[in-house]
Formats: sequence, C-alpha cells, structure tokens
Amino acid sequence: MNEFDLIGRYFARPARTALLGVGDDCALLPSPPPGEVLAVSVDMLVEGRHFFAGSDPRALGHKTLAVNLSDLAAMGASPAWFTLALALPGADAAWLAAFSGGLFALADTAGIELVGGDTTRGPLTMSVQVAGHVPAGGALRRDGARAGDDVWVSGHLGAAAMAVQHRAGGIVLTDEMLAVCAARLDWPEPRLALGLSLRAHATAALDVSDGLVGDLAHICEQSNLGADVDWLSVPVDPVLQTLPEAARQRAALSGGDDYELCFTAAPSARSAIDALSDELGLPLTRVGIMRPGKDVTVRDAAGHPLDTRQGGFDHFSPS
Ligand SMILES: Nc1ncnc2c1ncn2[C@@H]1O[C@H](COP(=O)(O)OP(=O)(O)OP(=O)(O)O)[C@@H](O)[C@H]1O
Ligand SMILES: Cc1ncc(C[n+]2csc(CCOP(=O)(O)O)c2C)c(N)n1
Ligand SMILES: [Mg+2]
Repeated sequence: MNEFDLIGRYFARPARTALLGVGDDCALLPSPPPGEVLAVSVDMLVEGRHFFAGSDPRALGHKTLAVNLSDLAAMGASPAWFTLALALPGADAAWLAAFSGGLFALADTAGIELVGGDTTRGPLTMSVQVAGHVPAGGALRRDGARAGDDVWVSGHLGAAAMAVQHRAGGIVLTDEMLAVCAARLDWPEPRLALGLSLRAHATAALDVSDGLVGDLAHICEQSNLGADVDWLSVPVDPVLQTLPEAARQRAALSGGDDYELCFTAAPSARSAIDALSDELGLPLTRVGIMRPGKDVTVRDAAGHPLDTRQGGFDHFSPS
C-alpha cells in the first residue's frame, strides 16, 4: 500500500457539502451562510503525551476528532468541515481501518465532513483542524463573563485523569473503576448540542481540557475577573467516590481530559439552564461565581481556600 492507496482506501469519501474535497491541492469550501462566520480550531494528539502507546485505534480516531469538536462546542459553533494530518510509523491496514472507522463514526454523528489532510511517515501523531459556523456576534467567547455571573460545569469531572494515572502506573484502580474511567478518557463526548443551546444563555464558555481550575482561569484572565468555586458543588464523577479527598480534588480540579463545558451565565438564566439540563439529559451544575479580582479560588465546606497551585495540565510545566 503506497501513500495514495492509503488515502484512497481509508480517508477519501465523495464530497457532500464541500465544493471540492479530498484529492486536490486545496479543498474548496462555500462561504458561510449570510450572518454567520467561520469558527476554526486545530488540536494535535501525540503518542506518549496525549495517549499511551498501543491505544485502541478506533478510540484514537474518535478522540482525535472529538477534542476538536469540543472546541467548536465551546464556541457555540455548528460543525461543518475538518482536515486530518497524520504521521504514521507504518501502513498497518488493521490499524488504519479501525482508526478511520472511529473517526468517521463520530464525523457522521456530528455532521462534519473530511475535506483534506496530509499523511507522512513518522512517530504516531494526529492533528485535526475543524471549521464550523456561528452567527456573527453570537459566539461563546472567553471574554464575556460579568461580575455576579454564575459559573457552571456540564457532566462530571475527574474520571479521565484517574485512567491516565492508572495507565501511567501511579495508582491501581479496580477493574470496575478502570472501565468507567477509561471510557471517559478514550471516548470523550463533545457537548455540541449544549454549546448551541448556550448561545442563548451563556456570557462566556470554554471546554475543560486542562482541568477546571486552569481552564476557568482563562475565562478570568480574558474577562478581567476572578472566580470563587465551591468544592462541594463540583460535580466529581461518582466513580471516584471511594477515593481519598485529595485524589478527588486533584483529578476533578487539575486533571484534565474531561471535555466538559465550563460556562458563565447571569443568575436570571438559572431556571432556563436547569430546563436545558433536563432536555439534554446532561447534568449542568452551578459551581461558583465570578467576582472582581484575578484568581480562581476553590473553597472547602468551611470556606477555607484549597491549595490549587498545581493549576491545570501544562505541556511545559517545569515539574
Ligand atoms: N503555535 C500556536 N500558534 C498560534 N496560536 C496558538 C498556537 N498554539 C496555541 N495557540 C492559540 O492559543 C490559544 C490557547 O491554545 P490551547 O491549545 O491551549 O487551546 P485550548 O482551547 O485552551 O485547549 P484545547 O485545544 O485543549 O481545547 C488558542 O487560541 C490557540 O489557538
Ligand atoms: C499518555 C498521557 N499522558 C498524559 C495525559 C493527560 N493529558 C495530556 S494532554 C492533556 C491536556 C489536553 O491537551 P492539549 O492541551 O494539548 O489540548 C492532558 C490532560 C494523557 N491523556 N495521556
Ligand atoms: Mg478548548
């Protein structure tokens, strides 16, 4: 199988909404509908950094696209197209069939079309760039939070980080716990429907990829505010309930790989957001409040600040 057989066999599909898809020097894409703009993001997954060697290729196909769709969701954008850059150590037919199967299963569910990419030999690395549509002026940016807004989080936090720790050999989870945590790490669900609905309610949003404390700090910086988070309100994944408090705090506040949405909204939106939670069948939990200041402070039941100096996941952290 040469490079072009590989692309033709596993990645080329007839163009649907693109004017020209896989196969030429560039894809040709129609302009956004009137009143809408393009939302664009790129994310890379590197073996040994974002996933462990030997990971299930179907799950890798899913996650490569899912983490990018999560950024579109966080922006309130609807998915349109993506490109895929791959570095592969070799052309393994079974690996490629599983990888592209996982990728296209999610692409079809999300209604996003692969329009091009790049394939090279090299250490296993994949990068997807997504493009979506969002009404001009309607995107969920990081700089729109206001003092007095509630801070909300979707779903549950912390399980994926425990699976990373288990696979890295730092802890040993029971088989039952590992099954739940590994599913959260390997098969994240981008919160696309939530992102679209939040355009009506949220003042700011982002996806929690690096951990709640580190990511909420980005909303704080860009909105020129601080945030107070109540630890007891944080929706820690129920699977972590038997773990020591310090481990639960580290995983849920600083672990990362959650791919939930953190957003701010005025208190007047509370009942609408509760109704949205019921409609989507997805927990939406109020965890804190935006206030004047700079930092994110997480307080325990007694009101004492927790030590969150670890912050969020950082590829270049010295420790
Ligand atoms: N090499 C780079 N060149 C230009 N911009 C970059 C580069 N790396 C990151 N950025 C930009 O910096 C910002 C933060 O990047 P980051 O990858 O942390 O995004 P994120 O959304 O916070 O995380 P994630 O992609 O995991 O959801 C984004 O706006 C991103 O586009
Ligand atoms: C092997 C292995 N080691 C560590 C982790 C944890 N991890 C890696 S990158 C990242 C943040 C999001 O990435 P980015 O900021 O690049 O989008 C997290 C939480 C993992 N998933 N696999
Ligand atoms: Mg993001």
